[in-house]
Amino acid sequence: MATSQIHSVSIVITGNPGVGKHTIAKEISQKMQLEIIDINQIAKDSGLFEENDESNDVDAKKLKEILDKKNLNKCIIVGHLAPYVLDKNRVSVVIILRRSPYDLIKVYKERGYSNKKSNENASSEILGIITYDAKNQFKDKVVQINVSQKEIQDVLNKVESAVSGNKDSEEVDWLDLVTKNNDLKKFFVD
Ligand SMILES: Nc1ncnc2c1ncn2[C@@H]1O[C@H](COP(=O)(O)OP(=O)(O)O)[C@@H](O)[C@H]1O
Repeated sequence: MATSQIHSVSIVITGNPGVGKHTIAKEISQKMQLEIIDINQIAKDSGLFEENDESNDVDAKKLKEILDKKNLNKCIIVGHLAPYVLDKNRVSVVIILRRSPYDLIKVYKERGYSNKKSNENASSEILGIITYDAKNQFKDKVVQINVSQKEIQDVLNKVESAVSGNKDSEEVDWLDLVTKNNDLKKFFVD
C-alpha cells in the first residue's frame, strides 16, 4: 500500500459478536500503527445502550452523530453496528468477519450469554444480516472473510490483502449448512 494511502486509511471491522473483530483489530492496529475506535465502547460511554435488557438495542441516530464528529483517518473502526452508524465516503474498506454459528454458540457459552441472546446472535449470523446491511451501506468497499477453520494469521493476511485493494470476498452460506444438518430448530426456536 502506498504511504499516502496509509495516512488516510480507515478500516472497518464488523460482524456479529464473537466472530473475532477485536482479536483481529488489535493485531492490525499494532502492525499498521492505527488507532482502534470501538463503536460499542463509544455507545456505552455515551449511555446509548438501552438498559435493563440484554439486547443490543442502541440509539443508532445519536451514535452516528457522535461518530460523525470523530476523525476516522488512520483508524480501525470496530463494531457490529458499523453499517448503521458510518457513511460509505468516510471509510476505505469494510471487512466483515463471518464465523460458523456452531463456533459462535461456543463463544457465547463462554461469555455466559442466555439462550435467547445466544440464539439471536447466532441466527443473525446464519441469515447474514450484517453482511446484507453492510453491502447496502458500503457497496464495493465490502470484503467478507470466513474465519472458521482459519488460523488468526490467515485471517490477518486476508485483511491486509483487502486493505491493499484486493476485493475478493469469500462466500458464506450458514443457512444451507444448518438446514442440511437439520439444525434450524436449534437456532430459531426458543
Ligand atoms: N480466527 C480465530 N480463530 C479461532 N478463535 C478466534 C479467532 N479470532 C478470535 N478468536 C477467539 O474468539 C473469541 C471471540 O473473539 P473476539 O475478538 O472477542 O470477537 P468479537 O470482537 O467479534 O466479539 C475469543 O475467544 C478469541 O480468542
